[in-house]
Amino acid sequence: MDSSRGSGAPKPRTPNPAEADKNGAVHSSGAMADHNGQDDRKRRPGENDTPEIDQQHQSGPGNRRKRMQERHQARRRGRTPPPSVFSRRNRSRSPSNATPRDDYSRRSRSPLPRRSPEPEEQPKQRKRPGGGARAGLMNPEQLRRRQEERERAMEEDAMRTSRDRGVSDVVRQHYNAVPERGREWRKTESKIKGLRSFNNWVKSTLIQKFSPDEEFAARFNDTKDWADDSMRPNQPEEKQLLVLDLGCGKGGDLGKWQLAPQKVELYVGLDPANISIEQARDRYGQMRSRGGGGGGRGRRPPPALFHAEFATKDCFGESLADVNIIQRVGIDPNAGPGGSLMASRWGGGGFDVVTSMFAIHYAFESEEKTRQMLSNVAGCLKKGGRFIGVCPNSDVITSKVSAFHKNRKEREAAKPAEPEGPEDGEVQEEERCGWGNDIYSVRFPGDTPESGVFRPPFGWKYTYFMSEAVEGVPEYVVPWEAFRALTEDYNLELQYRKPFLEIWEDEKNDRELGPLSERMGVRDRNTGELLMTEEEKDAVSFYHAFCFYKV
Ligand SMILES: C[S@@+](CC[C@H](N)C(=O)[O-])C[C@H]1O[C@@H](n2cnc3c(N)ncnc32)[C@H](O)[C@@H]1O
Repeated sequence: MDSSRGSGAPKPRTPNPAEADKNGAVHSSGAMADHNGQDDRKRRPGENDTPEIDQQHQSGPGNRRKRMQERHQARRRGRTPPPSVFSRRNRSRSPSNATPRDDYSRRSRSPLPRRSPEPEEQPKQRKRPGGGARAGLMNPEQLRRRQEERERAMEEDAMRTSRDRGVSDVVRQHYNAVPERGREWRKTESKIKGLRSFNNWVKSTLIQKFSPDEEFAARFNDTKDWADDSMRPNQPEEKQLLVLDLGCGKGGDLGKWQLAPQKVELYVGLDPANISIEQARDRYGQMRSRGGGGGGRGRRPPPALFHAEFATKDCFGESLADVNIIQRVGIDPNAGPGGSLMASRWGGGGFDVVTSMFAIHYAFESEEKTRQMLSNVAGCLKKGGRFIGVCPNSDVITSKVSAFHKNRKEREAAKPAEPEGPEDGEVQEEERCGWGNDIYSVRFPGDTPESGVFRPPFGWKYTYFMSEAVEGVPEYVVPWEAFRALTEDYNLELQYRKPFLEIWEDEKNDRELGPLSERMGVRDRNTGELLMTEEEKDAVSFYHAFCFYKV
């Protein structure tokens, strides 16, 4: 785990008091219960912006080296797993004439879920031997009760399914409806262009810092000029990354992945919003037709474009084991508690990186969804693989909620006592917690805990509004420490966690990320100041970034 301040090497599993979650809610899984609500809306700005990062590989290698050394040294000090069988097998690239399908299948040694045979191949169902005889032993009262129990269970099941589907549909419809306005508009017309650019820079920073694997970093330690493509040794042999993006939206991060330090071989983008997936596919198609270019504009051409596949998929409510490309790369469909020991020993999945940007808070509607999300992440990652992402920071929410209750109580205490209670029929409106500014707001439609500690840690719904982002999508608090505790059940070890504005402070003078911020319009080239209004800074401070390793 990384300190949220300074550059000290992160130590796994030891929370830094400075960034430890004020929620402190570490729950045993059995105690976690749901706490659901309905309705609302939102979208994150900047999620679909193409970064202007076409020249970053021109800057000196020094800082890239520093970043990766920092990361991997830190890991070695922690519980670094031995290189997995997968990584050893995967060292050399497959022959260039192999189709992508052959390639991924060979790379992955993950167990595939057993397919059920076609209906006509299935053996005819036989009646349970003795079933009739056992029924015969029950008295009619017992039989009736049993039947009632079964019916009640089915009813509850149907209600849960329809409620979950209701929420997912709202989210899907909202994102499907968000217009794709084009890069030029986002860069010039948007009222929140500073915030959009900043969010994109943070995502690029995470990709730059945490996507390369240990082997790549180790090799690069001995190779001074690796950042310069022409100087890279053994390029054709270089192992390339397999990347899975959960909640990829309209494909706004494709350009960032194209510029990852270790090249990407395959990018898989999944999202339940079918129209967003079509837009992501189109975007990729346009990049391909430009010859892989993400916007060279007279500068050095960007690196060759990876192969990409997209599919419409709910990544938190369902297993990913039925997605064709996921099967081909490799997935352990039972990752997590009670999963197969063999599968987890061999690493399970075939992906090097799973990423989820501005999306995992949708999983926190329930424990079931959160666990499904983690099972999908862990099941798709090989040992040593990285899970990187950004989401709302529960520390911010906790401090706002507890401040709200403190103020409310102070106000109530200062009020003169009313001689009589409310008159008949008079309804006293409950004050609800919320905050924000001209461009964004957060509102809790229901009660919030006075302490700001979200227990149980699921289902704490709020409405997020963002100028130019609109509509009502339910979003849920991700109580950080409870989440981190849960990740351990899935062999995911926290390596890094940092609030957005601290990332800026840490990385703004980096030899590559600094100039990148200027090219992306995050910082003024002359003054060096962040090109965000105070409102925008306030809005981005709602988020933090993370990286976990699969151990
Ligand atoms: C704010 S957007 C972020 C898109 C993209 N990751 C980015 O950073 O530009 C949130 C995305 O999460 C997706 N999402 C919501 N529920 C999801 C689920 N159950 N599984 C996967 N993605 C989901 C939405 O459809 C939407 O595309």
